[in-house]
Amino acid sequence: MKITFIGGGNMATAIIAGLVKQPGHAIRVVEPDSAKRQILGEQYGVEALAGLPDSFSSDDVVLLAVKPQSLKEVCLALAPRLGGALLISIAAGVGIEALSRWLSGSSRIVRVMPNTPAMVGKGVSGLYAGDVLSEDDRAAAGAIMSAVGRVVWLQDEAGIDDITCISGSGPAYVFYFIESMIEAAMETGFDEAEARCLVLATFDGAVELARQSNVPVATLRQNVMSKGGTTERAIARFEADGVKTAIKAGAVDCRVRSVELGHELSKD
Ligand SMILES: NC(=O)C1=CN([C@@H]2O[C@H](COP(=O)(O)OP(=O)(O)OC[C@H]3O[C@@H](n4cnc5c(N)ncnc54)[C@H](O)[C@@H]3O)[C@@H](O)[C@H]2O)C=CC1
Ligand SMILES: O=C(O)[C@@H]1CCC=N1
Repeated sequence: MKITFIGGGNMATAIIAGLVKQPGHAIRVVEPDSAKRQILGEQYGVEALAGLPDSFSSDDVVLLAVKPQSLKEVCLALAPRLGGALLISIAAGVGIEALSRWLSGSSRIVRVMPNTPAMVGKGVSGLYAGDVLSEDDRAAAGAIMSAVGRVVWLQDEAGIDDITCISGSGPAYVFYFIESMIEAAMETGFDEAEARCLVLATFDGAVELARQSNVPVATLRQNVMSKGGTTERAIARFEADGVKTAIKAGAVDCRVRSVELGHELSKD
């Protein structure tokens, strides 16, 4: 497949890093920042361009990976060059209706909400396309994203907002928890390398145990909590401080922001 990324930042780099491990893709990236172009060329062997190619054809896949705030400007510049290419947008918030409008009515559009673990082949991507998209185009978008992790097709476009606040933004929530645990370990006296090693091994083991168990995650937690023991004291503090409530509220706020971004940026 011929895939041109527009924007070579964090998320594009994560997808490219995963994709280049598979043979058979011709990958280009358009990125105005020369330092990023150099890294993308040197580390991943992709062709890195400073500006948009003059034209695309219907065999091309164009993957929009710029910030939502740059999307309109980029789409307006792309519109006369698109040549019927399949367009994939990974931007949060902005819907197919606005993308199509900015792309002079193109309807070969898929929205994808990926996440950065794509970089190590463990991404999760939510995909949505309207009924007008052909089966071949669905298969092409699905193949690109399944090269870097799991793919979930969503029934309606609001599902993109739903998945954004779980798996799209979710790695940041997990990294926040990991950061907090590393700080706690260092405050108890471990050096940074030891703290990192202990905490990552704990996450790794806990996730693997949850994956392999067929009991609820809450039961796995209770299995660690001896009555009158140490863990019980820690979880009591989390509950008293509203940690679970805050995590759920954060996810709700994240979804609200996704919808808000769409409204803010799609008006004209
Ligand atoms: N970072 C993440 O975990 C995720 C990001 N996304 C979406 O991916 C998109 C990109 O996000 P990030 O990679 O985090 O941002 P980023 O800021 O790291 O990357 C955006 C890149 O676009 C480049 N750029 C700016 N104007 C451009 C133009 N006119 N033509 C070509 N490139 C241009 C910038 O130089 C930058 O390297 C956003 O729309 C975001 O909503 C979606 C899922 C997860
Ligand atoms: O924070 C953001 O807006 C993007 C979308 C999902 C993850 N990062």
